[in-house]
Amino acid sequence: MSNSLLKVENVGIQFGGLKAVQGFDMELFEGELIGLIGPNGAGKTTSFNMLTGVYKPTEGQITFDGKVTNNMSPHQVTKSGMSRTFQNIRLFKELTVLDNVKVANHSLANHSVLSSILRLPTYFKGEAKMEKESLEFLKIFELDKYKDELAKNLPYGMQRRLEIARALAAGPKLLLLDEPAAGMNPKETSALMDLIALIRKKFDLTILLIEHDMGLVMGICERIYVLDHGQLIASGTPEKIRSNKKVIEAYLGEEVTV
Ligand SMILES: Nc1ncnc2c1ncn2[C@@H]1O[C@H](COP(=O)(O)OP(=O)(O)OP(=O)(O)O)[C@@H](O)[C@H]1O
Repeated sequence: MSNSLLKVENVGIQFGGLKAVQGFDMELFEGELIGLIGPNGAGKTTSFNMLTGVYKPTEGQITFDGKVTNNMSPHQVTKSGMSRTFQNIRLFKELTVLDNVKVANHSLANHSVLSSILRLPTYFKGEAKMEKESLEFLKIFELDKYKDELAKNLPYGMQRRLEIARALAAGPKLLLLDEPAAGMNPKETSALMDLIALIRKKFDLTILLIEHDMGLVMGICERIYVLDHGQLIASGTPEKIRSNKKVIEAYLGEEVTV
């Protein structure tokens, strides 16, 4: 078995009187592609927010890559190797497609602040390397032909892809995708599935994704965690999940045949 990369132990958070998530246990191993599903308001995005330092859990412990992250800031979590996309697209809309990726890639730049202020040769070398790398990311996502377009002018499905390219450019070990296929048509969704499988292999990633498109989740995830009313009600292989009574009652409605 691969190494444990993320361990979530008895994690919970309360907003006023509402226990949005409680007693949440989850473990991800290096290289896995895992789904997190559940009805609206089940606590999926709140869980992502706790994993990425946006919310501090009020109970339990999160360990990522050997470090407890409960009290880390979002920036520290990103630096430690976890990056994410958002349910609502968050791009720099007035920047070009290429610059959106370059900004994310910047956190990996190895030239110093001083060398960039003084415009030393190492700065230009670093910039050239970053531009080359960013263009390579765009190619993988088939966004290279849009490189000089403003992000706001991209077709919707391409904006979603750019979000993932940006998250990847930060060099994560673990990538969290919050509803990557939201609003996409079936053709775009199917292409996105192939892309997620490809980047996982190419970049040695571990991926956790929230998604309501059951075709996508059941088609590419190795294991699935199911939340309902802030609690884990099931976890296991897609086969196990699609025939689990509690999951069918709370979420699926009827057995999913994919
Ligand atoms: N900052 C907050 N303050 C108060 N309540 C919150 C806050 N963030 C989330 N909640 C509540 O926590 C619960 C879980 O919400 P969350 O957004 O995590 O659900 P979800 O599973 O991601 O749903 P969806 O599929 O609709 O995106 C909801 O009742 C929500 O209103």
